[in-house]
Amino acid sequence: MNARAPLASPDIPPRDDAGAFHARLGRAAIASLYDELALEPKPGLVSFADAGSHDDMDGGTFLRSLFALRHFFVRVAAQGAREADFAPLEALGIEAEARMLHATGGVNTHRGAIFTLGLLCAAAGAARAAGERCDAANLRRVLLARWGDALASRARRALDTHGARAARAHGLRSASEEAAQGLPTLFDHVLPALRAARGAGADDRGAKLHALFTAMAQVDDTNLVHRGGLQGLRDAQRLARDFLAEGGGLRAEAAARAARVHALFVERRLSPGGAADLLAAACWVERVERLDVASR
Ligand SMILES: CC(C)(COP(=O)(O)OP(=O)(O)OC[C@H]1O[C@@H](n2cnc3c(N)ncnc32)[C@H](O[C@H]2O[C@H](COP(=O)(O)OP(=O)(O)OP(=O)(O)O)[C@@H](O)[C@H]2O)[C@@H]1O)[C@@H](O)C(=O)NCCC(=O)NCCS
Ligand SMILES: Nc1ncnc2[nH]cnc12
Repeated sequence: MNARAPLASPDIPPRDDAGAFHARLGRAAIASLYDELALEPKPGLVSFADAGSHDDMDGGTFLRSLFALRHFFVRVAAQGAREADFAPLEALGIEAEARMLHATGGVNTHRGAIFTLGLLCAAAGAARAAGERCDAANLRRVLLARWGDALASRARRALDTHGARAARAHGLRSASEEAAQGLPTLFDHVLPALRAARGAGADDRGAKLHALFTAMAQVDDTNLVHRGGLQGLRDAQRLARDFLAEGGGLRAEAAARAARVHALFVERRLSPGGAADLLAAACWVERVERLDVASR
C-alpha cells in the first residue's frame, strides 16, 4: 500500500469542490467567532480574561456553544447554494439556536451571530454557486436580492424578543432590520474600520478594537437597551465615539483605554452583544475574501 495515498473512510463521502468550499466558509465562521471571544479587553463582553457584565456565562460557555454550531454554518452555506427560499434558512437557524441552548444549559451566547453569520454564509454559498466572487459588495448584493423581501417582512412581524421590544419602544434598527437593509452597519462602517486600521499599521488587537468600537458607536445594539434602557445605549455610543475620536485602536494605549471603558460597562452591567457579532462578521468577510481568491 502506498503510505502517501489519502486514507478513504467508508463513513465520510468525498467532498466535491462546492462541499469543500462550504466547509471552509463554516470554519471561517467558527474562527471569526473565536477571534471575537479571544479579543480583550472589550467592554462588558465575555473573554477568556473575565466574564464582563455577565454572571451566567464565561469563556467556556462560549467554547461549548461554538462546538455545537460547527456544522450549522456549513449546512446553511450549502442551503444558500441551492437557491433556497428564506424558510429553510430560518429552519436551520432555529435548529442551531436549540443546539446552542442545549450546549450552554439555556444561555443565549450566539443568537445574533447565528442569524447574521448564518445569512452571510448562505449569501456566500449562493454567490459561489452563481460563479460570482465572495467579496463584500457581492455578498451584500446577493443577500438583498435573494432574501431581502423575506427579511423585510420578518422585520415587520411583532416578535416578543428583547430586540423587537426595544426597537418598537424606541424606533431603533434591530438585528432583523439590519439584515433586511443588507447589513449597512457591517458593510458601511465596521468592515471599512477594520481595513482602515490594518492599513494604517494597527496591530491585530488594535484593528479589532477599532472595528468593535466602531460597531458600538454605530449600531442600535438592543442588548444595551435591554440592560440599560435607551440611556444605556446612548452612553455606550458616546463612550465608543470618544474612544475613536482619541485615535481608537491606532493608539499605543488602545488596550489600556479599552480596559477603562470595560470597567465602566461592568459597573452598569452593560454588554454590547450586537456589536460583538458585527466584529465577528467583519473578521469573517476578511477571511472569506482571502479564501475565495485562494480557491479559484
Ligand atoms: C431575528 C432574531 C435574531 C431575533 O432578533 P430580535 O432583534 O428580534 O431579538 P433578540 O432575540 O433580542 O436577538 C437579537 C440578537 O442580535 C444581536 N443584536 C442586538 N442588537 C443588534 C443589532 N441592532 N444589529 C445586529 N445584531 C444585534 C444580539 O446578539 C448577541 O447578544 C446575545 C448575548 O446577549 P446577552 O447580553 O447575554 O443577552 P440575553 O441573554 O438575550 O439577555 P440577558 O442576559 O440580559 O437577560 C447573543 O445572542 C449575541 O449573538 C441580540 O441578542 C432571531 O432570534 C431569529 O429570528 N432567529 C431565527 C433564525 C433565523 O431566522 N435565521 C436566519 C437564517 S440563518
Ligand atoms: N463575547 C461576548 N460576550 C457577551 N455577549 C456576546 N455576544 C456575542 N459575543 C459576546
